[in-house]
Amino acid sequence: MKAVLMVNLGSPDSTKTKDVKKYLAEFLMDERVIDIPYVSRFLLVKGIILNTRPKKSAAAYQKIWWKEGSPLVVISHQLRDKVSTYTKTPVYLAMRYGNPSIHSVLKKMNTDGVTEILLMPMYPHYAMASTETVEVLVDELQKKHFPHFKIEKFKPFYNNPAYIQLLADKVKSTLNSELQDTKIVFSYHGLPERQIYKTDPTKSHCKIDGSCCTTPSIAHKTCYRHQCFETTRLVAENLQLKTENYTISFQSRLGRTPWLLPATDQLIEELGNEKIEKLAVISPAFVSDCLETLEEINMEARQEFTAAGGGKFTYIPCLNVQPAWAELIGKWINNWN
Ligand SMILES: C=CC1=C(C)c2cc3[nH]c(cc4nc(cc5[nH]c(cc1n2)c(C)c5CCC(=O)O)C(CCC(=O)O)=C4C)c(C)c3C=C
Ligand SMILES: [Fe+2]
Repeated sequence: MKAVLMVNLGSPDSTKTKDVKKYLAEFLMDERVIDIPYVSRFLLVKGIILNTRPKKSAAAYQKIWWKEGSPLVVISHQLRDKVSTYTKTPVYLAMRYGNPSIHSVLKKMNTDGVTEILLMPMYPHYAMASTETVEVLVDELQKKHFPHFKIEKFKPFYNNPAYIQLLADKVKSTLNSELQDTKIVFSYHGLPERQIYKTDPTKSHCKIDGSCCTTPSIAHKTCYRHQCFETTRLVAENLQLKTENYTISFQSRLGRTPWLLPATDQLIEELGNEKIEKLAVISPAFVSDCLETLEEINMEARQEFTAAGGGKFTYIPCLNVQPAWAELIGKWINNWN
């Protein structure tokens, strides 16, 4: 029997510091997230980060938590249910970190008689810390526990025309008549620069300069930065935005190593200082709203912008559970069958 496995990032089980600590330990000990040798990672994560961050992150989660649970997890379950109405193929959902774990869901799929799986990491853009870590874990689990599974991997959809259209529609329906006089920031989750170099199969193309991401290369298949630029370019083209009316930035930096620039928080403060009258932020690296959008953008960035003297701030929500998005995923699944 054929079935789909949708995978999103996952959240802590609750906003209690101990649950956040458990979640962060699993997340940050992933060698594709903090990609340094095991001993250094262990010392950094267990010896430093987990001493202070869980309390801070728990407070942030408390600000955005719903009565049903983490927005990311709740939305992902609702999306799975909605997608199931557009396809006869059974759709399962797992989280890369936390619950329901990928291993537990693969076990359930096995018990249910599934033999062929379409693996759908719910990330539009390829990164070691998103698509790759899901694919690698599923490969490892398959090899160890489910060698009879046939697994196909759904590719990042950062430039899929129907996905771009949905993003453009979302911007339009949020901003309405203010679309052309609003400055739009496309804010993507950040990455350490070295992860861009690591995923370059040519080992020479990516330079993180003004031109590598727009010079055609095989490297773009796995280049997060190129893919973020492309999503931005295509949405801007669809909406016929003036060049000066949109820009790109990268959020959620962790640690002291160089991360992709410009940083969203700095950029938004600068735009506030410039007294920009209307600013909108969209975060296309996430398909569902989560801590990084609801707290970091819609609360923190909004506050920074207005405190610096900026005018109206609009947060453009993720695609979440909107019917057209569920329908599109359903179409992708039906094309696989
Ligand atoms: C686009 C997908 C994501 C990439 C790539 C990514 C890289 C990445 N993240 C961290 C560290 C943290 N991220 C945190 C939260 C978080 N990250 C993503 C997505 C990507 N991360 C999402 C959807 C979320 C929100 C989860 C939720 O429950 O809502 C956190 C936890 C929160 C906090 O303490 O700030 C950390 C830590 C690194 C180091 C990294 C790249 C290498
Ligand atoms: Fe993250």
